[in-house]
Amino acid sequence: VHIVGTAGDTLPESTPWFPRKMVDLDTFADKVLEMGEELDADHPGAKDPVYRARRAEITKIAKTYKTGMPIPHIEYTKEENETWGAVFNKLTTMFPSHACREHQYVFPLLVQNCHYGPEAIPQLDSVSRFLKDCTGFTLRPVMGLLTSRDFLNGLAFRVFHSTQYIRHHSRPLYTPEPDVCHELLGHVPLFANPDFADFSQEIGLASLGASDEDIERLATIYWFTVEFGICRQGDKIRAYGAGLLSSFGELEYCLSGKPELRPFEPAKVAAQKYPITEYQPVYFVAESFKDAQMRVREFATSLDRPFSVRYNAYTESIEILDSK
Ligand SMILES: Cc1ccnc(-n2c(S)nc3sc(C)c(C)c3c2=O)c1
Ligand SMILES: [Fe+3]
Repeated sequence: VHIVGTAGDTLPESTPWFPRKMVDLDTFADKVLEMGEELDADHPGAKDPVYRARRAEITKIAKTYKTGMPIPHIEYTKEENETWGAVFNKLTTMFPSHACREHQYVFPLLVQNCHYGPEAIPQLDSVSRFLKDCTGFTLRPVMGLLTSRDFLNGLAFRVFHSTQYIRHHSRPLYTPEPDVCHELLGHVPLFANPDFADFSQEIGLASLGASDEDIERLATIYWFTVEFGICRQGDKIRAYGAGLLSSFGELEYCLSGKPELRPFEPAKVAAQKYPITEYQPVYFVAESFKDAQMRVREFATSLDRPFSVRYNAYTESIEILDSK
């Protein structure tokens, strides 16, 4: 194994830029697709100037964030905390029967360590420090929608880009986009699990310097696992995808027997089309996070990237391995 980057080695010209060390993630801030205040016409808050101003205020705070800083504290309003409380109370009734065991194991620890409860929205900084202790994952506040490339690249560093705003109070059980309820109830509990953390980082490592076509394949694999994944646990199937764990309706639907369930095979998943505005017609079932990680690692060797990478946790940086 030869570490590229020493003695003048260079990567092929056509290699898309990718972050080599943690601080490089700061460059994503200038590239965000939209600042998150342009809401789609059908967004419940589209006609609410107070809500739009609040979104702009929270995303502006996120824009000031730099690697190494504590995540800014957000003073949530009474109404925002009530919206959170409605979502929290509704979803937690379903976790014992629908959430995977890893989610159920860590949830009480989040209540204890990060003040998870219906009264108030937990602060991202407290949650990020908890995750760091569990698996080395940290959160970064994001001010809008990152490209799939940037978002997946972050996972290579065990960084999850998280929203800090909350959905509109008029429809507490619906959101057309990720919001802090989705992140805290869906994503965060799983990132506290070592095997799931390894699996997620595997996708991130495969995305570094990948072609646009391969980024789309990896984003689809992300979609059917981290967002909408189902796993086998003993003789039962349970949800581990954040999009399921944070959506009352879809959490019930995904295990109802109505959707088609297929085994998790990355090559097939990568080619699967998915709607993001209604429930999925098909879900993929992972045998375990370890098994899913090994399948993704094997799939990654079939991508057309002429080098491979390794994460150096001591220096929080990427090493390029010239597998020749
Ligand atoms: C790969 C990638 C890059 C950026 N954001 C995402 N992403 C995530 S993590 N969660 C959600 S929940 C929801 C309703 C949407 C639309 C959505 C989303 O888009 C995924
Ligand atoms: Fe998500």
